[in-house]
Amino acid sequence: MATAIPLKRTDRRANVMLRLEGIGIVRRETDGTERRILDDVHCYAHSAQITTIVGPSGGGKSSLIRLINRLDDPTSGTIRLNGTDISQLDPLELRGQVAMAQQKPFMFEGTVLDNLQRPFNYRKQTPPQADTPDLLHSLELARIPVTLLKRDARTLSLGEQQRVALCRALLTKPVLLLLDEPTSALDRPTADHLATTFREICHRERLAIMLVTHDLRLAEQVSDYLYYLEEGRIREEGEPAELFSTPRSEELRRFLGKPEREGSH
Ligand SMILES: Nc1ncnc2c1ncn2[C@@H]1O[C@H](COP(=O)(O)OP(=O)(O)OP(=O)(O)O)[C@@H](O)[C@H]1O
Repeated sequence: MATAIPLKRTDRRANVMLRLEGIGIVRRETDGTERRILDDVHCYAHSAQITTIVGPSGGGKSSLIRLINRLDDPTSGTIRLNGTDISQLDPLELRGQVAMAQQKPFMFEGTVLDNLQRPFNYRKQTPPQADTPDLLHSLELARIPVTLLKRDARTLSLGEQQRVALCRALLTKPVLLLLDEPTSALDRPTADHLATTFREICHRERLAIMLVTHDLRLAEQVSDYLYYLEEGRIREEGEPAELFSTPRSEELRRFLGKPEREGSH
């Protein structure tokens, strides 16, 4: 499948930006019973790589990614960003380093420029202007034409809004970018175009990107390394070519629609 930047072989020891070790989430149901949403999850994300958590709906992907910018905290396990245990960090400080773009980008009322300035106003920092080099650089990375800055953000197409959300995330100069199903509301050509942008950004900025998706095509297109998550557990991990061509677990074989091995029942 064509991507602008060739995928490279992964060295899992170098440039570790994010470590999730022994992560569990247990939720108490209304009847008092406990439900395990994530169970002993270990995964790692690296600078200049896209690490993807792929798996079926309800498997725990969103629950996992929400832990990384502390929208939730795990019941067990530790998460380290650049060596620091994130439970020791102020969530707002953490979110300055970890940006997130979601399936349905949120656009504030106002122009695209207003939307890009919003995080700075919120943090009482000087917002970039239309001709600020950082802003121009982020626009270029997200492939947004400068002419879009004056448009009413809420009138943009979903694909354009996703790029504005991406640009807004990049402007805060994160070390880690989290992408939660970023293309699932887009048509295929728009999704493919955005996928190419993710790879370019990752490569040019040497940014660590963690993507969660159930979209196999996106996962195969962009990922340097993949974890397959089903029913709260990592069932298999590896580089995309290897994982997709020769899945070892029955869970992944089923997800990929490959025939189960004989004697697996
Ligand atoms: N706040 C919550 N309280 C209780 N259960 C929850 C909560 N959030 C998620 N769950 C449950 O945890 C499980 C995993 O959900 P999660 O949204 O993380 O999966 P997912 O893989 O992201 O699925 P999808 O792709 O459909 O979004 C689901 O069974 C869900 O119902």
